[in-house]
Amino acid sequence: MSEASVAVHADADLLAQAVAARLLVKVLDAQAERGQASVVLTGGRIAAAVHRAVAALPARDAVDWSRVDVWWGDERFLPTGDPERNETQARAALLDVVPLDPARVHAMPASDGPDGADPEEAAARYAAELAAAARPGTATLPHFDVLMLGIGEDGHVASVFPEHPVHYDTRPVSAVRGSPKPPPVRTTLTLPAINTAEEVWLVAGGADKARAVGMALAGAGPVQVPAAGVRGTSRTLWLLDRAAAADVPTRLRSLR
Ligand SMILES: O=C1O[C@H](COP(=O)(O)O)[C@@H](O)[C@H](O)[C@H]1O
Repeated sequence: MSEASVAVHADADLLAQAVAARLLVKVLDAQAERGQASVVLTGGRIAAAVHRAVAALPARDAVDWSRVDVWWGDERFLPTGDPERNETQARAALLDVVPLDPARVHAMPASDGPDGADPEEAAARYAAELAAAARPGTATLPHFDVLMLGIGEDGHVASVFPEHPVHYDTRPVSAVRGSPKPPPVRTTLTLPAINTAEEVWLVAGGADKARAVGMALAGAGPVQVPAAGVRGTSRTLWLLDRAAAADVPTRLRSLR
C-alpha cells in the first residue's frame, strides 16, 4: 500500500486538464510496458470534466484505444441510457469519441439488463466479468493500471458510503441499497477491490469537498470517511483544486 501524495491546482478547470493529461500519459506508459491499459472510471461532476478534457486533448490520438479496457468503480442502478448513469455520462463525454473496442468497455449492468431490477444479481454478474478478465493464477480481479475516484461531500468514494453495510461485504462488487445520495440503489467495487489498483487517484474540486478531503487526509476512519480507506498498490494520488484542498495540511501539498 502506498503513502498518499497531494497535488493542488488553481481551479477545477485546470484540475480537469491536469488529470486528463496524466491519464493519457498513464495509459501510454501502461501500453508501452504491458501492451495494454486498464482504466477504472468514476462518475460525478469532476469525472465528467476530466472525460471532456481527455476528449479535447490532441494527444488522445497517441493512444491505441483498441487496447484499453474500461471498467467502472460504481454505477447508479438505473435503466440503460439514463442520463444519471455514470456510464451514460462517460460515453457522451469520451467513450463515444475515441475508437475503443466495444468488447473492452465493461459497464456495470443497468436495471433493465439481464438481471432485471435485481442489484445483487447485477453485482454478481459484474464480479464474474471482472474474474473472467483476471490474470491467470491471480484471484478475482484484473490488473487496474489506474482507478479514479470522485469524493462525495460526506467522504464517500465510488458508492461506498459512510457507515453503510457495504463496508462489511468481502466480495469485490457489492449491491448498495439505501444510498443517502440519489438514486438509492447502486452497484460498487468495495474498498478491498479498489485497493488492488496500481494507482488510485482521488479527484476533487470545489469548497464543498474540503471538509471530507481534510478529514480523509488527517487519518479519519474509513467506515466514517470512506475516502480515508483508499490506497493504490504503487501510488495514491490526491488531485485537488485549491478550494477542495483548503483543509489539507500544508506539509502534504504540492502547489501548482
Ligand atoms: O454519486 C456519485 O458521486 C460521487 C461524487 O460525485 P460529485 O458530482 O459530487 O463529484 C462519484 O464519485 C460517484 O462515482 C458517483 O456515483
